[in-house]
Amino acid sequence: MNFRKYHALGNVYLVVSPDEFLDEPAALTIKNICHKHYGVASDGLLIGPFESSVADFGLRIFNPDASEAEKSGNGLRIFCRALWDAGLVKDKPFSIETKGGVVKAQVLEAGRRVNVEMGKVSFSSRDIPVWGEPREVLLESLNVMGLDHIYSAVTIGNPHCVILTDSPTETLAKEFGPLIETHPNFPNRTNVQFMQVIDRQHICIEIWERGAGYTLASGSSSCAAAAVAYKLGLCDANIKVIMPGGQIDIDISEDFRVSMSGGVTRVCHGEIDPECLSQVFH
Ligand SMILES: N[C@H](CCC[C@H](N)C(=O)O)C(=O)O
Repeated sequence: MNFRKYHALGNVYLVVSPDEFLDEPAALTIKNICHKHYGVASDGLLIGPFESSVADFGLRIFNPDASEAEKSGNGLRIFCRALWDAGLVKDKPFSIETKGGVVKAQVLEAGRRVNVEMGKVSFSSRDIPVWGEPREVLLESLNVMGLDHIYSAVTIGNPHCVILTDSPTETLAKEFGPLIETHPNFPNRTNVQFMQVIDRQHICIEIWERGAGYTLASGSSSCAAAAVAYKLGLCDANIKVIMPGGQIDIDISEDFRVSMSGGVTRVCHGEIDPECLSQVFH
């Protein structure tokens, strides 16, 4: 099974053609491919390009736990770069169909940078989803391990829980992230961000991803956290999101359409031996 490995600010994805799968990819196959010890080590798997009736290309996005994500900002930027490397796109904008909707993208700087119009965010409890009465989920309290976390929830196709803090740390993300990810409040689970607002143009986040765990950067998390900061009046519409892996630039329109711009790095390409795909996980 041929693959190409890229990272976007340290958020790693493998890109594999649909032709490499006889039918629906098995969960065990995905878990093995992404596994950091038994496989190629990745924060997710991108399968594409597929034919699409509504966009130039189709893309499926899988987390290392084999759950399928509606959207991935870093995954989309990496997929755009892979299309560019394959000569399937040039410098003009093009569209990609994901489970969470159609996005518009453009490759810049000879593939080193990609812009993606990620779509419109929603703070509606029904869209995200979040349990309880239909409402915008802003500055609510969530009790985890006896601590009340003030959070706002938002979807950009995939769900996000954004918690304001004065000092986001890796420890905070790893301690509370998994508990919030699987909290009954979020029927589809959720990605989690601990966000510090530095000034009106800068935020800093630490990330725990649904189905992937702690990551150094996340594009959809950057969009989500920036949208919350803008919605709460804490930031302007152009926000630089600072993460351990690097920075993503976010622009938010008045109707909350979010655009993201960030780097992509090609790592390697290779062939996965079927022998490693049968490891069983307990
Ligand atoms: N784990 C996420 C998908 C990947 C998000 C992240 N890698 C990004 O760049 O947006 C989810 O299940 O919604």
